[in-house]
Amino acid sequence: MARTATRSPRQPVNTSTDLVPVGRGGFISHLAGKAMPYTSPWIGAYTLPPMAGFATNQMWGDSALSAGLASAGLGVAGVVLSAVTWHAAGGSNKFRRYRRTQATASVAAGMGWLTCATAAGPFGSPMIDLWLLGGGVFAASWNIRQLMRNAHDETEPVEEKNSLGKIAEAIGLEKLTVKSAKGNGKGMVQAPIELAAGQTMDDVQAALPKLAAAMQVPTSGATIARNQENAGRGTLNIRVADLLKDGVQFIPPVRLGQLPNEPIPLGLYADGETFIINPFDADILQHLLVMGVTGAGKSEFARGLIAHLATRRKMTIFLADCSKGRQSMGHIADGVDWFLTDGREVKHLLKALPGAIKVRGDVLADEGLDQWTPKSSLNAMVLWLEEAADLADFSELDRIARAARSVGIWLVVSLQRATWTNVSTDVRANLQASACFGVDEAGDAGFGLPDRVIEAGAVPDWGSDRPGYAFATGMGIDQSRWAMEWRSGLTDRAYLAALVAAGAEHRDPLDEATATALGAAYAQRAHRGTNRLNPAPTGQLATAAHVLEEAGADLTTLPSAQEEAITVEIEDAYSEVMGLIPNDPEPDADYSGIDLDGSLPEVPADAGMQFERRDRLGTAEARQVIHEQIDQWLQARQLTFQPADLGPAAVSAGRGKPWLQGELKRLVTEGVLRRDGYGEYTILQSPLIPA
Ligand SMILES: Nc1ncnc2c1ncn2[C@@H]1O[C@H](COP(=O)(O)OP(=O)(O)OP(=O)(O)O)[C@@H](O)[C@H]1O
Repeated sequence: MARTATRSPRQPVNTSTDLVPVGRGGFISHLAGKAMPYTSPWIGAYTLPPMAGFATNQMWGDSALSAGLASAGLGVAGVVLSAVTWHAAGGSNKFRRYRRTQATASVAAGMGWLTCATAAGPFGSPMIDLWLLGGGVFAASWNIRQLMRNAHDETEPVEEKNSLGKIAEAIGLEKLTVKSAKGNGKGMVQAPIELAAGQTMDDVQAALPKLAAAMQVPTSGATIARNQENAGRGTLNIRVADLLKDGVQFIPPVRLGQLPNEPIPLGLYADGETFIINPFDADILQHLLVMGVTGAGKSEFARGLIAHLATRRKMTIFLADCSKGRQSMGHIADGVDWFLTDGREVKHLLKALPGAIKVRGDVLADEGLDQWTPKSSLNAMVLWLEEAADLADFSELDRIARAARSVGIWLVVSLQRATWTNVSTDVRANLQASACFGVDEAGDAGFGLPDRVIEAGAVPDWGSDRPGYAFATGMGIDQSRWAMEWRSGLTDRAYLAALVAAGAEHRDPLDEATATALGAAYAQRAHRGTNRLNPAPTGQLATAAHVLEEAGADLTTLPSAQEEAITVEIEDAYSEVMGLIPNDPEPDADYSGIDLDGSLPEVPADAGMQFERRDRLGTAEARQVIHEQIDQWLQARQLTFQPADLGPAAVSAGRGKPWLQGELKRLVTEGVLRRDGYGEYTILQSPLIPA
C-alpha cells in the first residue's frame, strides 16, 4: 500500500509487485489503499467550507452592517487570493497551464461561496445546495488531475519536444535540445543542437549509431557538424533519402586554360552542394591519400580529377600506375606529361625527384616566393602514385612528401587499404588530405580519415556496394563538409578523351628548370603527353571538338566563361589605355586642382608656351626600346607583364597603342612571348637574342 502511494510518477509499474492480492480482505484493503490518495479533495470539500462558513457567519452574520462589511472584505480577499494563485501556479507546459486555471477557479469559487455564506449562513438554501454541488465538482476535478498526473510527469515538457528531440531522448540524450529540424528538399534534414550542462559533443557522437538505427538510415547517414566557435552547439545532419543513388554527372571545367589554383568541381555532396577541391589554393599544399577497396571508385575519381587538371595551363601531371596502367587511364594519357607504367622507370623518377625539388626550391627563392604560386615561372605539378606501396620504399616517399609541398608538387597516393603495414607512419603523417571511398571495416576508415571525422559519424564502411561515394578532408574543403558524404561524377571515356585533347593547346610543357633537373630520366621518358608545343594531330582535335559538341559542352561559350572573357577584355582594354597615358607630369602645378566646374587661373601676359617635338623613332629603334624593356624584366625574373606596362616605353619611342599591339603580336608569333588569359603576357625568351 505504502509502496503504491509513494512511487514516483515516472517509475514504471512493477507488474510483479503490484499484482492484486488474493482473498476478500486483501482485495478490499488493496482497493482502499488505491483509493486513499483520492479522498483528500472530498474530505476537504465537505468539511472545510461549512466549518469556515459557520465560523464567519457566527462572528459577523448577526447584524446587517457587520455582515456587509465582512462580505466586502472577504470579496476583496477572494480576488487577491485568486490573483496570487494564478501567479503562483505558473508553468510552461500543458499540465501546468491546466493546473493554474483549475487552482484559480477553485479559490475564486470557494471564496465567493464563503462571502455569501458569511451573511446568509452556510446551511440555508441555496448555500447548502451550492456547497454540496460545488464541493463535489471541485473534489472530482482534482481527482482527475491526480489521475492524469500519475500518467505524466508534470515537470517534463514532453509535448514540447519535436520528433527528433523524442528520438534523441529515446537513445539516452534526454537533455539534448534539438531545435526545429529543416529539410533542404534534397534528402537532407538538418537540426541545430544545444548541449545541456555536463554533456559533451562526444556523448552525442557516441550515440549516433543508435540515432541512425532509430531513424532507419545507414550508419553514415547520421553525422554531426560541430560548431567551431561554440563547443556546446552543433548541427545534426540526417540523410533521409539518397539523391545520389542514380549517379552524378561529371562536371566539366567552366573553361579551358584555367590556372592550377582555381576550384575543381568533382561531384555532389549528399545535400546537393557541389563537391569542390582547390589544393593549390589552400594555405599549404596538402598531399592526398586516396583509399578504398577494389571497386570503390578510386580510378573513376582519379580520371575526373586528372582530366580537369589536364585542361589547365602552368600544370604538369606525372602518373605512375604499374598495376592497371593504360587499361584504366589510357584515354586521358595525352593529358599526362609523364605516364609511368614500368617499375624501373618509376625508380628513375623517384631518384631524380629530390634533385628537381631542390632546383625548384632555388628558383622559388630567387623569385621571392615561399611556396609555389601562379606568379612563379615554374609549373605546378601533380605526382600521382597508384598503389604507391608497390612503387617506392617508405624513406624515399617520406623524403619526397616532406620536401615536395612547398615547391608546388602535389603528391597523391592511392591505396586499397592504408594500414600501417603498407604505408609508414611518417608518410601517412605527410598525407594531410584524404578522399576515403568504401572500406570493408569501420576500423579501416580510421587510417584514411582524421579521428574527429570518424567520430562525427563519417564511416564509409560500405565496401564496394556504393561506388563513387566518399568522405574527403583538406585540399581547401571547408571543415563543416568533412563529415558530409559525396559522390564523384561518373565519367565517359570518349568525353574525357575529347576534353583532354581540347585542353592540349592550353597545357604548358614542363618548365625548363624542372625538366633539366630531372635529367635523362625525364628527357628519355617513354610517354610524352601533348601540350601547346606538342599538339595532338589535327584529326584528333576535330574528333574531340565533335564529341564535346555532341555532349552539349561548348566550353568556350558557357555563360560564365563568356561573361568572364568579356570582363577580362574590358579590363585589358582599360589598363592598356590607362597605361598609355603618362602619369600626371606636374602634380604640384597651379592647374593640378582644376576640374570642369572650377575657374581657370590667370595666365601671366608674358607666359609663353613651347612644344618640344618628340622624334618618332624608326621601326628598328622603336622595337629596340620595347625589346630592351622586356629583356630588363626577364633579367629581373619578372616573367609576366601587361601591355599597359609597356606604355611608357611606347610613348618614349613615339609610338601609339596600335603599333604596340602589332609588336606584341609579332613577338608572340616569334615565340618570345605567350599571351595568357586576363590580357597578360609571359616572357618565354629574351627578344634581344636573335631567333
Ligand atoms: N562516381 C561513380 N558513380 C557511379 N558508379 C561508379 C562511380 N565510380 C565508380 N563507379 C563504378 O564502380 C566501378 C569500379 O570503380 P573503379 O574502377 O573506379 O574502382 P577502384 O576503386 O578504382 O577499383 P580498383 O582498386 O580495383 O581499381 C566502375 O566501373 C563504375 O561502374
